[in-house]
Amino acid sequence: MSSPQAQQQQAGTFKQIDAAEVAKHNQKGNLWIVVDSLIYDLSKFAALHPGGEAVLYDEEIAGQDATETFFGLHRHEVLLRPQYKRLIIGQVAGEEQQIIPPPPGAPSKIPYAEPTWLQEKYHSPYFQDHHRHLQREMRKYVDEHVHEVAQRCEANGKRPDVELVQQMGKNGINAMRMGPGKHLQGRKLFAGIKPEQFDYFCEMIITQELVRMGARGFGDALQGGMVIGLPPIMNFGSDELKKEIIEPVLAGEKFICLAITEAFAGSDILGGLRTYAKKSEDGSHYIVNGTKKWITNGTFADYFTTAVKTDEGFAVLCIPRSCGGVETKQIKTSYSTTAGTAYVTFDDAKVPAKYLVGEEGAGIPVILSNFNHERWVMCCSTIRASRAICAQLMMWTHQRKAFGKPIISQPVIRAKLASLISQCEAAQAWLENVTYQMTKMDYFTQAQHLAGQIALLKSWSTRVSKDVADHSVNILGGRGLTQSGMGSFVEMFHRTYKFDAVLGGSEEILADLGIRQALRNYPVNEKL
Ligand code: HEM
Repeated sequence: MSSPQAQQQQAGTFKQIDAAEVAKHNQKGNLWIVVDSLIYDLSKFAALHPGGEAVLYDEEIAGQDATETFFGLHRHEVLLRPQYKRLIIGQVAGEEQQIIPPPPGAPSKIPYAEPTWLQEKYHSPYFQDHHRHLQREMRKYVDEHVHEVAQRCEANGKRPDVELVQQMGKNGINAMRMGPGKHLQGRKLFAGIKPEQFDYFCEMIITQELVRMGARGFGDALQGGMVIGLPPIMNFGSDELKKEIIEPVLAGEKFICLAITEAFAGSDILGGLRTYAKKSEDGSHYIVNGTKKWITNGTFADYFTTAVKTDEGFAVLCIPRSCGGVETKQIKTSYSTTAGTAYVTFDDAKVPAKYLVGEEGAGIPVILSNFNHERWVMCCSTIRASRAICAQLMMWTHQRKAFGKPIISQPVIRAKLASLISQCEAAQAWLENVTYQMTKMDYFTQAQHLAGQIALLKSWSTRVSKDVADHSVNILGGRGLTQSGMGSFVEMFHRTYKFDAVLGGSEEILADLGIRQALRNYPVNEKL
């Protein structure tokens, strides 16, 4: 069956013009060029062309077919922008468009762009029909509803459109991002997935499909705070607290964030934490003083799931902004301000005692309980993002020519791709194995047996991203350092891959945790 574009063409949507006629329009004020059979009238646009006017009057470009040159210099999406589509005046008679973007939701045909379970002819023991259905629907949803908002917010730094978050609440995606559990019971889920079908592979699919939008700051902006800030309430909150907070947050009516790190305490939360909550004599409230730093979604959060010290020891308070004494200031980081990364100050914030999450003095398990899940989510994202960059490299090296040949014809480029792709394949395979173990272990067993594995996987995955980021910039050259144009995705990845290496526990701390966990089970009587 022919594509919609080909059908339009057959229906005569584009005026058919002979190549000889096109060739006559080859000068200033009267300039046509051909890209992929379509004729663009650049007579007026030439003066506005971001790549300059002069390049367009070259004798091999003006009035000629410039397809190959065009794709060596521009992303395909340039041609899909409405302002440039309007420049099309016809089609070269007898020619057909060849370069048709895949329809929304379609799998990529670029080698290694998809994990093996999504590649034709490959099999997987882990993924069933409902996983495949969810993946297709989620990709379509992201392409059609999220991609445009993501690119816009990443660029303008504004918080995500509340309408999008609420739509994701209505269709069940927000609840699904919280993983399998009781909160899904009786809920209508996205793509018709039944609550009892929903497992960690489903959650992995949702996370990995969202990552493909290639907007790192927006990735965290879009309910990153909920993914890490809501679990303590779900797992340890009183019924009253759950009732007040969970549904409004899942519906996108209220926003929440996790406020643990401070300028005084990063990975050493227990040793360095200074935010202090003093209980009132009558026990009715706490007075909280202190600061929190690098708090994702903090600038627009309504609730702050906050680690504090009390006279009884550590505790977690879910502090509503509305209680007063809470100020947030935007921190500018290497990714977009859309993520709402905040410096938070609590200045005599009067927090009713009902906002205590769990027991006073027993805050440590509340804080630690979600770390494995949070780190696993980060593995899902960072591994998928690295693969997406490999796909960009495949395309770039295939269409970019140097010394008269595509650069993929050079062995050194193929060797780099081989190394990066192998690392991505290995990381995804390890991730799928860990995910499978998670589907078989309850939360407590996971904490006992998977914390080390997940820590090592995260630590190693971000080492993989480092290699991907480093080599991809070398391969794209200056474009890998430029925020617009062909290397824009690579530039963003290189600028932001470190977030996953630092957030949720830094690489070195996690690598160490992986080994320390293993040593706990060391068989004392085994000798070399
Ligand atoms: C339909 C026709 C064209 C349109 C709409 C167009 C549009 C653009 C746009 C939007 C950019 C900014 C960078 C980007 O977003 O990728 C750009 C850059 C550029 N364009 Fe074009 N262009 C067209 C044709 C051409 C042709 C035929 C040439 C051939 C010489 C050319 C040469 C360049 C160059 C050299 C740059 C700078 C690339 C860079 O800095 O990496 N353009 N063009």
